Amino acid sequence: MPNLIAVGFAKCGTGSLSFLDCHSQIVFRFVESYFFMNARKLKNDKLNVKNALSLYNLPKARKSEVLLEKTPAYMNGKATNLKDRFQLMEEFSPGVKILVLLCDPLHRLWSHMKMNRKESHFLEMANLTENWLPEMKNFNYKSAENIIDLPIFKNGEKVNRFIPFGYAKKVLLMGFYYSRLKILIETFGRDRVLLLDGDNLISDPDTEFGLVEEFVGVRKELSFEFATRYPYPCLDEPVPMCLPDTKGTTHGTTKQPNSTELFNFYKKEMQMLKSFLKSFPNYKNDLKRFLWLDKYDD
Ligand SMILES: Nc1ncnc2c1ncn2[C@@H]1O[C@H](COP(=O)(O)OS(=O)(=O)O)[C@@H](OP(=O)(O)O)[C@H]1O
Repeated sequence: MPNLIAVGFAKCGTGSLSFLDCHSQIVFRFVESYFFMNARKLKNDKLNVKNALSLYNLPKARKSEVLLEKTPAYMNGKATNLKDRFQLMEEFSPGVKILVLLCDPLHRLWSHMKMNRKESHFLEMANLTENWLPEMKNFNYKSAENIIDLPIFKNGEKVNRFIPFGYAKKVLLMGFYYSRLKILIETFGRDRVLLLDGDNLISDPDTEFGLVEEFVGVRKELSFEFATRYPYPCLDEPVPMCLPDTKGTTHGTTKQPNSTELFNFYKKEMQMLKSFLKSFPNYKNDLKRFLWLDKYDD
């Protein structure tokens, strides 16, 4: 069973965890397993660790190695599903450590929209801001126990050829990091969760990956360089490696979501996230981490 699971958030740089596979003490397979997605079914099927392993497409690792699995979708879903899923992780892999990547929710959203376009889905800014955000006006953060469970959209209604309301809701709410993180911490505690800054992963990968090495107790081996042929950092040591071209698609673009409605939609959530993060040991190793959160201050 994995002793390290990266649970999200999608589009915040989870793919760059592939660099960890180049570490001599870490084993990782790029393919996402989705193993814990249907926690209830796994429970009902009364799977034990031995027969679960035959369904879990994990690579083999020695006891002395760190076995990492990443599935960003683990952070998606209703609060009750998240609770079940995290509890099951703990049951199957007691003491498991968790990695969470956070990034500016507007950048996350833009990256997601670009990905959907490539897959010929149709999720347009105009739809988000003009049609869907007004539906969220009645948000009352103070009264909402679990914001991610609120029925914000009318379920199932087709807005255009490809994207139903439910999907747009899902993509928008993926940026509600605080509500989801809170549930995660309730299961694993602060000390077993490492928060990585998806933006800093690009500007200062040595710091972010250094934190991972420290967190899982392996040697400091990884170091990065900015190659001229590629706009993102590439691994330099112990072996040279860049991510494939499918990553880094929003680099240099000016067309990011720049709407006041969207900004306001995420503002309160980001403020709550910021106060929450202050209680994490590695929140700010230096002042350069999580800088994107500052723009949501009052
Ligand atoms: N080293 C390096 N190389 C390339 N890209 C990098 C790197 N580090 C972080 N990123 C950022 O990762 C973004 C993609 O996020 P994910 O890998 O989490 O996407 S996914 O959820 O797995 O689809 C990707 O977003 P896009 O630019 O929208 O593709 C990048 O901003």
